[in-house]
Amino acid sequence: MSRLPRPQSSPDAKGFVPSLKRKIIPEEDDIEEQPAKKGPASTGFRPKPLHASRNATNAIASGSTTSASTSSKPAAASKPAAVMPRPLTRPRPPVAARPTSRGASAPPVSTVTVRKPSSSRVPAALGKHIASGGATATAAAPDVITNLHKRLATLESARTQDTERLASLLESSAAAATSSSSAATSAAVVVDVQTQAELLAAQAQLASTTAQLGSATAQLLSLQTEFGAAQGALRAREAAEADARRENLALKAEVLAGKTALAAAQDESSELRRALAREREEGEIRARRGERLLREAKDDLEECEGKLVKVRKELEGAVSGEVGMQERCRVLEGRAERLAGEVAQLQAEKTAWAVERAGWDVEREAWEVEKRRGEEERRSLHGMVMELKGNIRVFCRVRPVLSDEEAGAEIAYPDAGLPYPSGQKEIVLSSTGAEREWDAGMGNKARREVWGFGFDRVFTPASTQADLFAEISQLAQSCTDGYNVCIFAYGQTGSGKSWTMEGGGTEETQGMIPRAVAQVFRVAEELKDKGWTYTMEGQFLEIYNETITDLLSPPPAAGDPPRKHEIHHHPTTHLTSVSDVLTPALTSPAQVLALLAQAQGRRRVAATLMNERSSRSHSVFTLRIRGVQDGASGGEGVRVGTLNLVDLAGSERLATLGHGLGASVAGGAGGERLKETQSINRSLSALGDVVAALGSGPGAHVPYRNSKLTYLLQNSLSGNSKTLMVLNLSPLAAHLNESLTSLRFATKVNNTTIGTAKKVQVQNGKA
Ligand SMILES: Nc1ncnc2c1ncn2[C@@H]1O[C@H](COP(=O)(O)OP(=O)(O)OP(=O)(O)O)[C@@H](O)[C@H]1O
Repeated sequence: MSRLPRPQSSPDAKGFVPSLKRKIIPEEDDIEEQPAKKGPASTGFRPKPLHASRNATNAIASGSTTSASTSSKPAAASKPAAVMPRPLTRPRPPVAARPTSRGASAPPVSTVTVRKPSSSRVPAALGKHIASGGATATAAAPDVITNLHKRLATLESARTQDTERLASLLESSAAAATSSSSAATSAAVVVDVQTQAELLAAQAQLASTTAQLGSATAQLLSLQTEFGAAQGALRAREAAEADARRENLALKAEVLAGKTALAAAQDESSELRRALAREREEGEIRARRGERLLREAKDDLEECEGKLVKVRKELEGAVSGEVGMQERCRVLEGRAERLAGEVAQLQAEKTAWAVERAGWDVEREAWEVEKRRGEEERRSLHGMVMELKGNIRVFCRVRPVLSDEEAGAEIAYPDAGLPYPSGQKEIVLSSTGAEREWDAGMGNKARREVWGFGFDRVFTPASTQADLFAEISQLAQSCTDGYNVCIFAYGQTGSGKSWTMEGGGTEETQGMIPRAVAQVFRVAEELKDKGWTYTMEGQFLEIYNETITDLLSPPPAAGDPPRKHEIHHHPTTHLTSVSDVLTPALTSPAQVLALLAQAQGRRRVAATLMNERSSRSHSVFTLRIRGVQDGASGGEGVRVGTLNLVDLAGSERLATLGHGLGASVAGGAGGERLKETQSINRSLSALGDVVAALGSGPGAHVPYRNSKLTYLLQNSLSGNSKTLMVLNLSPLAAHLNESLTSLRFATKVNNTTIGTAKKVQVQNGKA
């Protein structure tokens, strides 16, 4: 905002118009409040302020028509009642309104220091607005001009008022001059002087105001000029600013593009850094590997160098030893020549040996033929011997006293030391009288008795399973020749029947059944060389209380009726069969052993007083064998045989059983055992009866049907079969009487001659 020029004060004002020193204040912010100074007011005369002029001045200074804020004096209008009417023609301000003591009671007059106006400040301020961005410059410039116009109007108004007042003062002065009163004249003179002074001051102020008006008008023109220039500059500035904005936008776009490029470059740089790191890492790995390979190569090189040194040394040694080697070569060559001669000689000998061996082979072949013929002859002679001996033979075997048993009976073997077949056939039992303590059947015999018996063979307690089988094997294998064979173990409970027939779990203690089966398989295998092909099948039955059970079949399910097994004898082939029993094909001894173990688990075993593991039933294992010779025709090329291996139930007497059971024998478990024993004894008696009938001669009735056992074994007990009874005896004194009973029964069987065994007749290849 421009400032008005400082008005010139009247040189002779002498404090009458101090208020006129309050110069036009162009801007409020240029006003500095200062303490009141003792000016003309201190003279004791306070001139009447020209309110209109002052207001106009203040309006110019503040840019508005109000001046209250800049004047501390009370307005003249507020004290009209205090103004005394002047006696003169022209009005005077009331005396009371004037201060009586100059400066003492006058309020301090605030003086306003008006800064020196500078015509250059307005354009500079306007230029400053323009230079500061131009946004407010264009808006502020019209305001400045408007204010200037307002101030001009105000000044015009003030000048008009001052002119009017001046005229008023002149009228007052004229009126005062015409006054006639001397006192009033002197007072009017004073007033006139004052009025003249005020008039002068007003004229001066008018002149000043007029001057200010001219100055303001000039300033306005100058400002308008500056404003036009400023507007031009502003438009140029705005154009430049628009250019700058466009340039700024372009630059921002460039910056954005640069940032994008920078980000891409940074990504690429990161990728390159990572690739570099990878390459560096791989390079390090390769370097390490290279170092390792280098080390290994160095080691190898060192090793090679060591070897080279060694080889060089060896080479040097070899070179030095070459002479010796050449000598040795010559020796070896001589030796090779000699060996070549020996080889030639040996070749000649070998040829001679080959010729000789061919002769031996022919001879061996002749021997083989002779051996087979001898075997055939042996078999034939064996059969003849067996037939001459009769078809029932009896062996007697006494088991050893077991570790937990005491008091063995007196048993002697008079011919045990003599060689078989003349010796080893006798057994002698003696009583000492003590036997009565254990055996009620001995009665009151107190005297010593001796009983001697003779059988086909007697085996002492020291005999082994192998010893017994050596005598049985020929009989067992005769089934491969087409005979029916029956081997049964007889004896009281606990005498060793099961041991004899089944034996223990080891090869050494195997009983007659597994050994006989193995023997039959072995012979059948041997006979393959002679063109014989054998097939076998097995059957394992149990007879308990005259009821047959198939030991190879699983027991019937709970609630199912027991199976019924009927015994049939073929009228012409004399082969025996039992209905509804399993007869699996037997292919190996191991399979047979498995079947036997299975069957034994199903046997009824009940505790008795005589032997806790006593078999209370007869078991009959039957092996049927059929051999067919290649190329043979008719019955000569077919052999059909049966091997029955029978483990009879214990043969203890009822008296022994009753003695052992005491009072309970008639009922409960004892009654069951009694029934079992009676059944067993009945069947054993039936066996004795059958043997006795067979010994009675041809045509006698043989009661085979009296028991299931004898009926089942009918074809093996008849005159066409080979039968062996192994009598097992207990060695205990307590069992002496029972042993005597068994010995007598066996003797009866042994003395029975029931004809000669005959092969099973096969007609047209069918047995
Ligand atoms: N020659 C022997 N050598 C060793 N121990 C034997 C011999 N004979 C039998 N024994 C043993 O004597 C005991 C009775 O034998 P075993 O069970 O064979 O009699 P058993 O006549 O079959 O009886 P049961 O009629 O009750 O079946 C068994 O412990 C058996 O091992």
